[in-house]
Amino acid sequence: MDAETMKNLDAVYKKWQNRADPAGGGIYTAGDANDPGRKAWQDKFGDNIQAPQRAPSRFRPRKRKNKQADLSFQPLTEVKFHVPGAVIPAIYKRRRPVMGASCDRCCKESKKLFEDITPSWGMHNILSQNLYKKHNLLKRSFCHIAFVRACNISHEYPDVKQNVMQSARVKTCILTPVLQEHSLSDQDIKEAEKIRRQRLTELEKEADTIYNRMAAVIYRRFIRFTAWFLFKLFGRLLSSIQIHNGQMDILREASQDERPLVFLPLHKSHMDYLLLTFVLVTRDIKVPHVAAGDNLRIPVFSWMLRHLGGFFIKRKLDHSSRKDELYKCVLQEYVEQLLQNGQYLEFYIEGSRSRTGKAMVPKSGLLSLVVNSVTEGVVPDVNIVPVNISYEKVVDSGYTNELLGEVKRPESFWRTIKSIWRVIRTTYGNVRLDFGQPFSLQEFSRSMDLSQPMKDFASSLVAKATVNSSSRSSLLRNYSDVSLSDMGDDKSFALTKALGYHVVYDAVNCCAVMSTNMVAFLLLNNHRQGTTFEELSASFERLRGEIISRERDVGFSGEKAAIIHHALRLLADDVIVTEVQKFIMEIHIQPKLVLPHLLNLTFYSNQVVSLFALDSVLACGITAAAEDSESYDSEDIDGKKIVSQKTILEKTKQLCDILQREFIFVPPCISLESALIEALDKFTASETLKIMQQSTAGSRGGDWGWDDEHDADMSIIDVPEVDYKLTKSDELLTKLRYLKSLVAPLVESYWVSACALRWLSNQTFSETEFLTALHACAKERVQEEVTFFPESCSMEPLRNAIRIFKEWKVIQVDADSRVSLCDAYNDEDALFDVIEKIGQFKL
Ligand SMILES: O=P(O)(O)OC[C@H](O)CO
Repeated sequence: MDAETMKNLDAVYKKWQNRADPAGGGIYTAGDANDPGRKAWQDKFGDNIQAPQRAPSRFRPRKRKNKQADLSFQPLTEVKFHVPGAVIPAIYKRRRPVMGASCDRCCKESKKLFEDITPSWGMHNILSQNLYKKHNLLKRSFCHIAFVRACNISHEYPDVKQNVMQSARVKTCILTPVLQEHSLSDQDIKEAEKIRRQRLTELEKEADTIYNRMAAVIYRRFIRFTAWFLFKLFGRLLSSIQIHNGQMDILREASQDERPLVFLPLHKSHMDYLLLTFVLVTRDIKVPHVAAGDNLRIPVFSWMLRHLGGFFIKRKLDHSSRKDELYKCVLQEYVEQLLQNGQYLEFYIEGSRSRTGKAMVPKSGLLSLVVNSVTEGVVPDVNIVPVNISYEKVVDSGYTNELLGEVKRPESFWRTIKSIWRVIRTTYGNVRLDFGQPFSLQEFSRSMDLSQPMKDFASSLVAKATVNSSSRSSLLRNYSDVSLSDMGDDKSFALTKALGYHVVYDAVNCCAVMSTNMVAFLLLNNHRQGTTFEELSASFERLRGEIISRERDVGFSGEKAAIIHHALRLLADDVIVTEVQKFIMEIHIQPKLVLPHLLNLTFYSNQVVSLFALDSVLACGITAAAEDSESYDSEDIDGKKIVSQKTILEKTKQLCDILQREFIFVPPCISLESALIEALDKFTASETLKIMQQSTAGSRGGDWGWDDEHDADMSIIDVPEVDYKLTKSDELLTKLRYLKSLVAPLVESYWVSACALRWLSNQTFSETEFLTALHACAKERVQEEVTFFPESCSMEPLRNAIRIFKEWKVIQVDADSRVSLCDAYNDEDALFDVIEKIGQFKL
């Protein structure tokens, strides 16, 4: 961390505090009963002030100046990096919205199950052990031991090895190749029999080895010990671990159900594994078996993970040959056996940690195992739980290096030790876990059969997969017309995909926005050239209002200035804080607009960008429609541009198609068009667009009269033709441009990638060469300052752009991984169309 920035930040903040209105609660000292901030807080929330950010413990940092200080109030200056006390505690008594309600269209029955529960509304900090406040000294001193001893970890974790190895599936998988490879007719019967036995023994051993390397062996005592250890560790690293009591009530109720829970969290950090297990232990919920990549099978740590429920899987399977057949078979059987035995599972469906802070499109491998178990009737049903973990600061390092083109360094024992050493010497603010409402997979599957958008979604996916994979024989079937239950294998495939997309969408929508997300977002998008503390505070307040109006929660509360100060300290490496002498002394805050700092800020900002993604693409669609000379025929007498809804929707859908790997704009049960039409209302309400005429010519229904049952099926109703006038108000146009700018760095990355396609006109590249050259070109643009958005050279969108071009059949990759243009695009004009298709959305 830049020492000067830190010094400035503290100095200017103290000065600012002295100027601040004391009634705002920003100024206080430890244990000061007259502290106005405390008083204001007490007036607001009563005497029952709770929750220090870090658990009271004799293991707390020793350099405490005032050991007698009221632990519910921490002084700002107490320890280095200390969090201002007002940032978090106020939330505990406040009603906070319960996010994560399950989908009204897909999971009505599951939703009803939880309707009778009146969820608590407050937040709880797991690290706070206030319940021991009134106990004797011994219990207070050893509150974590006392707490962990009281946790119920008596759940059963049966060993399923025998069942897996003796299962018909595994036995058949072992026998089939033996019988095929060594046919008795070919050789002497005795000799063949001997070879068969040898081969059988070999394969049995292989299956045994696969199982032993994969399976978890949960030790309950170790779980208890780890929970205690994590209290100490997290107490040192984090200010709080917040959970919503209402969500936990629902989760606990679901854990009483006989259907196993399958937790599907978004993956942002290696800490996710520990945090989720830790939270569940402290709430007396059975710990899940957690799928971890075999990159984490490192000495000592893998032993620990395995005994906490981790099982290790290969990250890539060979589907082309039979090499991994036995592996897949053991894995499928293992997952089935766990579910049949009522064990809970935890998968990270994105497959990898998000380097950009945005959710990634789901991978289907592990999820398909669960879906198959249910669709094949081996397991009656499971409850799916989307989860999101929001960090103020992630502990993982190296994300920005990877986005700048460095190859990820594989995990190793020493590297892990080094990382732990680095991590424990700093603090990471607050963490919040949000659990979506559990919903039944069977119900989701039934809903899929009834919903037209889901059928369309399934149809497009199956068509894509069939075109991309020669192994899928049912080429180009149109599933819109058939019941999904007739689809057989394809039904499982489509169900897995739809479920994955829905879960990621749900998890993103139940994520609390943290202070660092907001500050990074504001600095990158509202105050890129820097701003004063006062202006930042005003924008912060407006953004908070906007987030809450979108039925999302923020992961903090308390005095605004303290929150911003806290966020700036966590982002101190990436911002410059200075004092500027104008008429009065002003605090000036500026983001570091250079790499890698920009990428780091983008990581935190992206959480908020996702929230505005649909509005942002719509703003791009509106502007592109207005600028497209073919799409508006005239200007009215005021000279306002006239754009048709049809053109706006067309343009916006094009952009959604381009950015389909960056955002999941709508869940699979809603048609994109209906969501866009709904979002357009905001633009008409603000008068950015004014409705000119609404004719029903050509529409089937003649009015907007769909009933409730079909409100999700707007795609089957023709949309009335609507024309809009685009506002001429500078203020509204600036807002439109602002919304457009939110996705501008991404659009720029895709545009640069499209331009690079021209290199393929006369030559081929290997996939890696092409990506490296593209990345070098994007970085050169940054160095030469020909782009407003240096973050556009991030590796991730460039990689995604190449995937999209493959999907569009602009490029193809042959068996030797060489990239070339597809025939239809091997000409300048066709390539120009691709470039233009993306370029029209540039800022
Ligand atoms: O691809 P990575 O490095 O994000 O790996 C993340 C997973 O947790 C590995 O199991």
